[in-house]
Amino acid sequence: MIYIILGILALIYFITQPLIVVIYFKIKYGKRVIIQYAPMLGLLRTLSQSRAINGDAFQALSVLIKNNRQADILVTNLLFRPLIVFLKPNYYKIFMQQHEAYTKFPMIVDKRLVSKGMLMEGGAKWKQQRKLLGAHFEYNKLINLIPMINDVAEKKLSGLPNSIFPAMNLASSITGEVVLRAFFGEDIAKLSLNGQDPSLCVTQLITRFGQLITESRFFQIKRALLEEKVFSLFPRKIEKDLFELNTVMLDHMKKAIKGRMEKLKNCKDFVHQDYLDVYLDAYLNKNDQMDPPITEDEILQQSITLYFAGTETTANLVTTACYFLAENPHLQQEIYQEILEILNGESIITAKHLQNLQKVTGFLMECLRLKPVAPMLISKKALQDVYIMDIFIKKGWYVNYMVLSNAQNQNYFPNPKQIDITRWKSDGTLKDSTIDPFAFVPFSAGGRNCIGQYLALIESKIVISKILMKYKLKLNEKLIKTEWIAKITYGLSNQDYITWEAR
Ligand code: HEM
Repeated sequence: MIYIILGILALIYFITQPLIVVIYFKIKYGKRVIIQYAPMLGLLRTLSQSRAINGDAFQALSVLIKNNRQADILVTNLLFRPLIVFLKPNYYKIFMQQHEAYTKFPMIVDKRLVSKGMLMEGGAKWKQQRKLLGAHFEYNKLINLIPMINDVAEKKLSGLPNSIFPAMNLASSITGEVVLRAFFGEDIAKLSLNGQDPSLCVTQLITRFGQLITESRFFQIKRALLEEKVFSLFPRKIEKDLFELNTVMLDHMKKAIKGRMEKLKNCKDFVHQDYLDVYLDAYLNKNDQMDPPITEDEILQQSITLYFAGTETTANLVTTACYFLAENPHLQQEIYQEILEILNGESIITAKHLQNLQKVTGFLMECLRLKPVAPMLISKKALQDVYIMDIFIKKGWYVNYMVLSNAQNQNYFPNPKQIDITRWKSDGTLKDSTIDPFAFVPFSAGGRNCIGQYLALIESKIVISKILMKYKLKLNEKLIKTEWIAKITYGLSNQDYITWEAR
């Protein structure tokens, strides 16, 4: 009996602890702070409620921030811990400079997938990974991928099944194949997963994960209590299926990597064709100089990380872009005209064309501004007590930055709700140089910014240009409700929003 009472008391303590921090912040900082608290769920409840009420997971937060522009911070909770979300760029800048003082919240609960990849790792291991792969993501290297991206987009766009189908399926099938071919090579890109396109599996997996994390109360509470054991104790069918899908994905990738490793073991002159070769070369031939050493599990998880990070994110951007084009026929026509002029009858898009597609670039930046694929960063847990300017963060608290808050701030972007492609230069930077560069950071900034941002933009520009060359996009009038959901990324739900009319 005593243990039950102690257990209940401990639970009450863990549940109320963040509430005390929330109240403390409000008393200490008054209007500088917006507060939100929900036992155990916190931010996750705000997102799921907003989706249910508004059809948009981030609308409630956007409105709250808009109505409290004087606020510097949102203080809420993430499971059992306080979560401090900064809203102003000056805080964000310092937060990013201190990135080594934090570890990341394990969004994808299943530790087998991405915990050892670059997105989640920290310290010496992360530094080593970024150094090993960094050169592969530089613009000058990435432009070599342009012919392949043209190829993939052309192939996928030539065989559309009907005039109405989800843009997300098409987009992720393109972005997934691009990542597979670029980083893992043609041999691995050709493999199918149980007879299915592996990229569609990634989208399915991320959407289902996201829905469990942000919408299932049962899963959220179970996760708060059990952490990574959530899949093994009292799993429901949906959790079992998801765990099984992860296992299939891991086995698929493991087999592919093993195959390549066998080939490379007997190879005398090692020429790096792709990212996997770089990693396997370091593992097979230089691991004694690596500190900490590379493991096979790391190679597997790094591969899944790049596959996830490179497929779903860019696919969301392309999907949002298709939706806004369908919704704004005049803008679509204006952008189409630019593409016709710049390509001037050529069908293969080159680096030079991309540089000149100023309206396409401006449009994609506006899509990121209005519907950022990452409206918040991954929450980070403080490894030590830290100050971010005048705000004290205690070891163990979560910290985040709301990218969305300034992306639609009137002070930075006049008429913030309006798509205005003229705000941007052709290199994707803002024309108005007086705007704080940290006010809009869709790819984050500083040492832990998005390593794939140039790839994402090159790819999206090519895919959107190719789509408009072939199709006129219209909204599917039969679909009444548009839903913007928090998967792990943020974007449209996977529905038939668009009618694809061949030109
Ligand atoms: C529209 C597309 C994309 C957006 C909006 C985006 C956004 C972001 C953001 C905001 C971060 C920082 C996450 C955090 O620290 O909380 C990030 C990190 C990262 N992204 Fe992207 N990303 C995109 C595409 C890509 C692509 C195509 C790849 C390449 C395969 C990629 C690979 C990564 C990796 C590996 C990291 C971790 C970098 C590190 O911590 O050193 N991303 N991305």
